Amino acid sequence: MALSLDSLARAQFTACRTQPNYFLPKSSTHFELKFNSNINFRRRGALVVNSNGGVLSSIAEKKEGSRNVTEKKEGTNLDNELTVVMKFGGSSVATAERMKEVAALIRAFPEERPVVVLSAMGKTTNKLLAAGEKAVNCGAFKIDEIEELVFIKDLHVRTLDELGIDISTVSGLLTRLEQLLTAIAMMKELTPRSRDYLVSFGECMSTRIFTAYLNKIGIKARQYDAFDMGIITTDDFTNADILEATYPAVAKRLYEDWIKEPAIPIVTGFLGKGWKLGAITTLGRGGSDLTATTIGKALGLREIQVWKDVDGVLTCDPNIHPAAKPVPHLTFEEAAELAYFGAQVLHPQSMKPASESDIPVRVKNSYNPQAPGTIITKERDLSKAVLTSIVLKSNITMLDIVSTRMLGQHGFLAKVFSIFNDLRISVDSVATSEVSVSVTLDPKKLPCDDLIREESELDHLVEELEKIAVVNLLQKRSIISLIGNVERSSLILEKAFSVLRNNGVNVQMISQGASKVNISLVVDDSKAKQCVQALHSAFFENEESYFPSENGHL
Ligand SMILES: Nc1ncnc2c1ncn2[C@@H]1O[C@H](COP(=O)(O)OP(=O)(O)O)[C@@H](O)[C@H]1O
Ligand SMILES: N[C@@H](CC(=O)OP(=O)(O)O)C(=O)O
Repeated sequence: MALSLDSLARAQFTACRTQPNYFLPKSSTHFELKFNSNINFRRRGALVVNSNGGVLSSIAEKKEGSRNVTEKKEGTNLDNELTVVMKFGGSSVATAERMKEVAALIRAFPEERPVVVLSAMGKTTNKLLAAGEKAVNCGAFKIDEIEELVFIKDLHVRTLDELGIDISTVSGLLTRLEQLLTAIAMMKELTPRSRDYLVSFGECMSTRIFTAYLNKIGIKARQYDAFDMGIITTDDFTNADILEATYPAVAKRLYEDWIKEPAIPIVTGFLGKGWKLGAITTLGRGGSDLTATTIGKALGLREIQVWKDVDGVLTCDPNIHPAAKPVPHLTFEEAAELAYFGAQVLHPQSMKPASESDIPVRVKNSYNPQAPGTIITKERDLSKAVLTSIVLKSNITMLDIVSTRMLGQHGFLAKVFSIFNDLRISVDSVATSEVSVSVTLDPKKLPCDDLIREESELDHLVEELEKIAVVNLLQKRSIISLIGNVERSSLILEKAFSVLRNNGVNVQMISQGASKVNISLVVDDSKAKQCVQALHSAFFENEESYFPSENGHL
């Protein structure tokens, strides 16, 4: 039977979306997939699939009210199906001009049928948050004087005007935004739930504008609000997690609409719907990357592209060191570690759906589409790799916890971590000996949302730990993470320590993750940027003088 692995995968993909009960060879080149309705699909029937996984014909019985309706289709071919996700961040859609360029980019790949995920225009999310904070104190009659609200209105109205689109596309949303800010002003309170609702206006507006523009220039597009499309999350406002139910729900919605009438889906990034409360949630700052990989996994697409304003993932943050250069290839593990340890370029959770479904992620520059970007896959050739990237996370807190009991006392670490667990505080890096443990934590991730409560949360943590240990709290520290091939950790450490010594910097903690791609060094905040610059020069700018000969010696 002539069925390649690739086409089998495609056929099985068809099958899984239609909940098949049978998967039968019909002839030497054709297969029949029979499926039964489930509660959601409310239909049953069969597809005849050719050896390329293309659907040659389908017959389906659907329930419409109490009636059974039979639908027959000939020649619907999966070759016309959605192929990639293209996510464009705020910087890529910051102005009308940028939106035109993104539309041109979509046009430039006629062989792709993308699902497009958009963030809010430019810095809209920050402006919305600032407007919300101001509304709490300014009084309901002064809402229209809030500078950030004026800016947001201007930006969106001007963009519509420049794209030649009717203002009605977002006027309803702008009115509701003003009403929401008035309500916040009256309540004198901005809760995490209302904060998520507030920031959702950014993505709701950008996607509506862009969809209208694509349709205007003759590219059929359909707008989706993620929270009405099946992106289902926990109810953790401002930092919700995607739930498994999302995948079939999103696949069903996009697939069914596409079959009815193909149109490029334009989806709001960053947003979801809390499963218990049914309210709008957000996935944490930069969460549109996660929306993109989630949709990629839900549809089993060929590739997930995240389009940014840099030439890919770089060897360090270009704002810290302008000599940063693109990293051509990363593994999911490296990218996840890099994001988790603070590289703003990718959302910390965004690699998970991509790696679970083994879909390559490509990071590209929408300002420079010719640049090859970074490709992120399950594996890569690490034989020549030493260091991949340097990541800085500033303003972290370090705790030195030394047991007050005798050496060899068991249960010390368990007690320490049960205190963290009880207080719902997560730690980033850990270094231990038998009687002491040093940990770092990000004060911004403490389960509280203002500085005063942050301090009291830390005091409480120290009080609890002091019941079993002597505790030294060290604030204003930075973690420098060296992401690379930890099989060559001796080489990395030798060089790193010599650079730091030359710069007069003492390392206060070192931790090498079990994931084997990351070595973390803790230094004083005040010296951290200088260290990253020096390390970058040593590892990436003077490779000749630095990198080892075949046998790994310097
Ligand atoms: N290692 C890194 N590689 C690339 N960009 C980085 C890195 N660290 C920090 N950045 C910053 O991340 C920005 C891109 O991320 P982000 O602003 O979230 O993009 P977008 O909004 O377009 O999705 C870059 O402009 C750059 O300033
Ligand atoms: N607009 C949201 C979500 C997002 O992903 O944005 P960006 O892609 O511009 O980082 C934010 O600013 O957090």
